[in-house]
Amino acid sequence: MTEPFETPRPSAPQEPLWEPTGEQDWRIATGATGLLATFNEAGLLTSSDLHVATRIGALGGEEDERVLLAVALAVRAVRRGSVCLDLAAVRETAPDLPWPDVWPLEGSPLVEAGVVRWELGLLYLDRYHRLETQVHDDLALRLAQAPPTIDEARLDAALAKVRAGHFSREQEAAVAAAVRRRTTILTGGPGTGKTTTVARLLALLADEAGGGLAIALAAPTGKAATRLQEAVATELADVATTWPEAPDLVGRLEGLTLHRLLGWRPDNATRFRHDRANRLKYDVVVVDESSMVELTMMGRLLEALRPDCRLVLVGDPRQLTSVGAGAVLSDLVAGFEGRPDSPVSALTENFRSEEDIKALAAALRLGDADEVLRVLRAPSEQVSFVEADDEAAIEAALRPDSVAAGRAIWAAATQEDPARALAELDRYRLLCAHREGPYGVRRWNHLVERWLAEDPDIEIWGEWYVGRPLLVTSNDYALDVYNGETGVVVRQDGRSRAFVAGSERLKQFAPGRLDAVETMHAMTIHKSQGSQADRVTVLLPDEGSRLLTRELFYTAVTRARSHVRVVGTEAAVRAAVAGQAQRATGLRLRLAGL
Ligand SMILES: Nc1ncnc2c1ncn2[C@@H]1O[C@H](COP(=O)(O)OP(=O)(O)OP(=O)(O)O)[C@@H](O)[C@H]1O
Repeated sequence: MTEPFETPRPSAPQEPLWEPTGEQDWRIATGATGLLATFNEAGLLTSSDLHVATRIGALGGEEDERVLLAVALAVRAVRRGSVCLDLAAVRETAPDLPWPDVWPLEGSPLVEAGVVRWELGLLYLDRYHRLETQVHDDLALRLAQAPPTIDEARLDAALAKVRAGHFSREQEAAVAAAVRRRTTILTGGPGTGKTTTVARLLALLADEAGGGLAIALAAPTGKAATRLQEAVATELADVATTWPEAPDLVGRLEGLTLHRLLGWRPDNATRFRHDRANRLKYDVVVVDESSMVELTMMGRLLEALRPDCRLVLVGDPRQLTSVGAGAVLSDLVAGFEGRPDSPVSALTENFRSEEDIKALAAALRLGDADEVLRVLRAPSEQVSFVEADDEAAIEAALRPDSVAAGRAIWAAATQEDPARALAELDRYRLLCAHREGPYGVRRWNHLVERWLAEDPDIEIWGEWYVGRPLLVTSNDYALDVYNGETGVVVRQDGRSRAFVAGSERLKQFAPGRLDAVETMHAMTIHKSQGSQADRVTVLLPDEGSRLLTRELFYTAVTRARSHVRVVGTEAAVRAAVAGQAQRATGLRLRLAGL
């Protein structure tokens, strides 16, 4: 396997170019000429891409418009989540434009001055080149270290105790390998026992250490960090049933966001208190949901770890990549493929989902659209497919479940029961690919509110109505609420209060104190990463949507524990299976030694 998904990448899809809304469109650069103007007017580059490129050109003494075009395309690539520009591939995205025959980058003063880097056929803005090489070099240093010394007899005895509980061969092999490494990448889809494996690994490491081991359980979002902490604690309790004298770690584990782990600074969004000069104190750092970690954060994390600190990166490389630039986890998995020193252990057996959901996820992994459609259409208690393409049919399909879910949350909220209201939130989720437009979260949130308001019992009035489901959209360290956490507005003593689910307790706020929240009757698939619900409805956009990729569809489907319903058309399903997120990065090539 060379890619997270098992089919070769199709050639880059031709993409819809943006269309100017008029002469005043901000994306049109006034005063641009030549090639840059042509690519701008054609809708491939925006005025800000041009602006950055011409500034860089002016400062670096480069006048060749082909080089400036390449730089503008590199700026665009970063804007869209790539770390660099793959010059060979970008041409395919809009073949009708007047592409230069050659890119005179060798000898360009910009390349000579190191403002941009031209390497492996990829063009980098210097900052991203530095980040990518730093991540690669730090990983290489970690892998080149002598392995930790292990008391093998002690390890064998401990493994025997752990084996007595639920612990598959695959999980045991992953743990046995990880104990012997300073860096481990543990991959697997939802329910494959990653957390189970991490908990057992931690117990074994603590046993080997024979005493205090400083452990950090981190994740990109607060919600994921909380879940990791809870799940590890549950699994450690399970370990104690077969190994009562196992080190007691539960009280010592703290789930924290990567921002908090690294020491968030109010004065600087990209630098942290902990760095190469001020390393983290931890002996073990576990990072869950690593597929969501962008390149910048991975760089900051790697430089802040002590060389002898054990790093365990956990995640599912088939999921959507980070919002920011990079595709670090899938690059690591692909780049280490076949290397004898690969730190990757993959878990494949799914212990949680129902069989038909597993079959759907498996067909998606294989990229087999016919099989995906077969599973979707086969009679099943766990998977269903509503083939609908007109607005009325989609509304009819979504309304009953959305209203029932909203009503259940509202009932608990009016009965002053925040714990139940929050539990109701995890029973059902409506997932959309888009934020805006006919298939977007905003529209569906409004519609569900309108449908609920048609019930004479339910009062939806103002922003903070009782029963409003909430999604926190950014970290607020002062309030102790974090991006990805969920909540509900609940009646308390006749007033509305917002409750957010935290790791140990429900956090309670006067409405209005929380400003970075959205309504969550519907949620984007991007935001749903790291969470699951019992029943999930996935609303697919039309087949022309640029967001429709296999990673997106896979992420959505695997959010469901007991039932997933897909609403859309066969064409949309096929487009999703065929589409793969295209992010240019060089990390994979570097790791593979190319
Ligand atoms: N070997 C096993 N045998 C039986 N059940 C198992 C085994 N390993 C894990 N489980 C159970 O399967 C469920 C999923 O495991 P776990 O939470 O560790 O998976 P995960 O990969 O971390 O999932 P997610 O990423 O979705 O949280 C848990 O209820 C866990 O107790």
